[in-house]
Amino acid sequence: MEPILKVDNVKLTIDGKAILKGVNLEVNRGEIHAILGPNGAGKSTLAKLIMGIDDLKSPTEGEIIFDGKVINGLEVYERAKLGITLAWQEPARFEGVTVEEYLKLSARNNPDVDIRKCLEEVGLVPEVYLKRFVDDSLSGGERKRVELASILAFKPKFVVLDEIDSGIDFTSIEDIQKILETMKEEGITVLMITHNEKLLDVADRASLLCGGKVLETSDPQSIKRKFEECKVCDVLDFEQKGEKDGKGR
Ligand SMILES: Nc1ncnc2c1ncn2[C@@H]1O[C@H](COP(=O)(O)OP(=O)(O)OP(=O)(O)O)[C@@H](O)[C@H]1O
Repeated sequence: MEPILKVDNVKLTIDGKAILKGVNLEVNRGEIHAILGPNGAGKSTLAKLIMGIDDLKSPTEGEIIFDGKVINGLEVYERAKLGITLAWQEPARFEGVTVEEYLKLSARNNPDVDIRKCLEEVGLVPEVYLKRFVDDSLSGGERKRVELASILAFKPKFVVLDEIDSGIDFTSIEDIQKILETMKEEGITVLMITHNEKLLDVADRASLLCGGKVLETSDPQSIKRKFEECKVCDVLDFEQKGEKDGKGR
């Protein structure tokens, strides 16, 4: 099956510093794919390049192919039209916009979507939250849930979740697991950056990004073990070892 996202030998250099050094990654249609890697490995930079945000629209070299189309150089809204969306560690605030308005806007192309159900899916009681504003009056965790509800309402083909579990308390991780499973059932392909073990449990596959390269893609538990090795050894040693094994290219 053709992957929905293909990152083909992507290199990115900023101010003379090589941040991504030839990333190869394939995300299959309909899967939950986790990205693990140490701090500074390039995970968020890769997520930004896929989204085209923060002036990162094109890699220095290589191609990002979404649904068979090269998306290098495309604006964020053009990518959104193709069905790519994202949620960040720090969710958005929209002053003066109610949760109801925000979700209706997200669901504008999906008349069959019930926004109350989307809120329930993320563990928020519609009667309590629909008239609230999407601003600082909501807690960080509540805004994160509203953002996840907006993804369920928008139903993109593909979503990038960058450390969606940050700021979510331990007891709520199971809710996030369920939300991820709901996204999968809705046919949304998920690429998530996370180190959370419980979220890895719901991933179909995972990739280890280390030193600006994907060293390996495999089942989440083996990638987690590799990541533990990566954390304790020198990144360069690990990179060379990966190359010697014929991986990570
Ligand atoms: N605009 C930029 N200019 C210079 N260096 C940058 C820029 N953006 C990112 N970097 C550097 O690139 C490297 C990768 O950063 P990135 O945020 O992608 O890592 P990460 O894997 O997401 O890390 P973390 O787990 O800490 O969030 C870091 O060394 C960072 O300082």
